[in-house]
Amino acid sequence: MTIRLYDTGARQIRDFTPLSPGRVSIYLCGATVQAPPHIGHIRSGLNFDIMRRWLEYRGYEVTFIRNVTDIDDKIITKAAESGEPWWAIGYRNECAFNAAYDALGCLRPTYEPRATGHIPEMIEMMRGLIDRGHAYAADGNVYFDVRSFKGYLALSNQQLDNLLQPSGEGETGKRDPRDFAMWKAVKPGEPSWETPWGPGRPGWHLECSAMAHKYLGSAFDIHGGGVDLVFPHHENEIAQAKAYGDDFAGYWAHNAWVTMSGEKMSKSLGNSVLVSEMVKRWRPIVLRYYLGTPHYRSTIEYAEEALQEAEAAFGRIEGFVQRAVELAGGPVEPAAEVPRGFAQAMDDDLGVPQALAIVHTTVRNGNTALADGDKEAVAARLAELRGMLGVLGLDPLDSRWAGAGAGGAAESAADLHGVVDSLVHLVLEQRQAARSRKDYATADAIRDRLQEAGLGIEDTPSGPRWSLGSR
Ligand SMILES: Nc1ncnc2c1ncn2[C@@H]1O[C@H](COP(=O)(O)OP(=O)(O)OP(=O)(O)O)[C@@H](O)[C@H]1O
Ligand SMILES: [Zn+2]
Repeated sequence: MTIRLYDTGARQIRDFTPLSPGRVSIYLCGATVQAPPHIGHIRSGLNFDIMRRWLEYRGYEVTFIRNVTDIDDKIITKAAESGEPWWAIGYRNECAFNAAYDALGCLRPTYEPRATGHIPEMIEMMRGLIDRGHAYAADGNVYFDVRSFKGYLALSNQQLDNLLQPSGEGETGKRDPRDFAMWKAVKPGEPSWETPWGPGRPGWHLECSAMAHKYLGSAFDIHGGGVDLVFPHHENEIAQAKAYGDDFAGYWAHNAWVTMSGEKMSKSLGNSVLVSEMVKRWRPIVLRYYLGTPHYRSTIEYAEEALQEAEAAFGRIEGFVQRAVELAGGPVEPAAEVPRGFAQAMDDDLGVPQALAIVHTTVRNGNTALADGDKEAVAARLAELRGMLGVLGLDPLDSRWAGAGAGGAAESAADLHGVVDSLVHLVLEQRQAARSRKDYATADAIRDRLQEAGLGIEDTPSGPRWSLGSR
């Protein structure tokens, strides 16, 4: 088996060979915590969560670093406008991001470093770059000299001569307007840290080069982020790290956007749909299905109908799982190996849509086995299905989905399920009694009331079944 991944720098799909056998190191650009997450942010976290789960399934030990940018222009502006400290704004939004990652079933990273906790590492990198002639201080800022680094813009395949990159506000003393700020001199009233070049704060790019170096070493396997980060953020990360002497990332993986009317969903454009709002309307597992199952390099244009389709498609999977568990008399353990077609699809640049087709075929075969009353085949399909859904983080029997995502809630949720089940069956018996006496008005009214309460009722040859609808 060989995993193949699209590498942005190579502009093609390449065989994936990790630096150390059996281990994979990933650095993912995480949140700038100026506002709570929209579904675009979480798509990025989710796509890389699926990548990580697949690598783990393939037997790799994965180190997964996702940073938190807790200082930047927008956080500072918000703090000045609201009077709230910059660190309180950052932390509140960091918590909101973590709640959203948890709700959607993303595994916690191995470590989640914050920019402001790594000023000494950034100073060290700037010192090294100045010593090697790749950076210079001017007016309390520290700039990277883009002409000093031969490989600049290779990732985005641009020519430096064609690059028009105007200086940002307050960026004085540049030798070339295209040079970028690694460190920004303090402005009145802004937070700052001491450096040999004067007090100031980090530019965004420097933190990632410095933290990847600290936690993953001078070379690591995969660097990820949204496609909007290719330029300038990732080009600048590469310039800093490589000019410093690091080999840096072996592969560059970028997730496509969630868009609205064709435009990137973005806090600054004001076209964002917050995760906290979405989970009031859609079950988190349905949201995960919606955001996590299109190919990570395909754009998702936000659409209500697509969410409804995701809900219906996931409902078919869940319906089979529920009936299969009932027939088997309890949950069946996930299969240790996923079906070959699923594995081939996932190996091929994480082909989740093709892998999902195998999931749905398994559900159809499982439903046929149910209709035939073939208990053994039902259990086998359920085990396969759980194996595949586990890789996608979509196994409805996983304890994380039983409660609100917190493991501790799982048992009480299972207890509650039993109580609800007894109550629903009591009501369904009343409905059956009404039907037997041909009182169809009462029977229909009972069904309507259950639906209003959020319960879907399906009449099957072996009796009525209930399931929870979307909230
Ligand atoms: N609409 C989107 N679709 C997919 N990924 C996104 C989207 N918006 C942001 N991301 C990704 O989420 C991660 C965290 O992004 P970050 O907090 O820097 O937000 P951002 O790009 O500044 O967002 P915004 O434009 O909303 O301010 C990055 O990898 C980024 O590329
Ligand atoms: Zn980054």
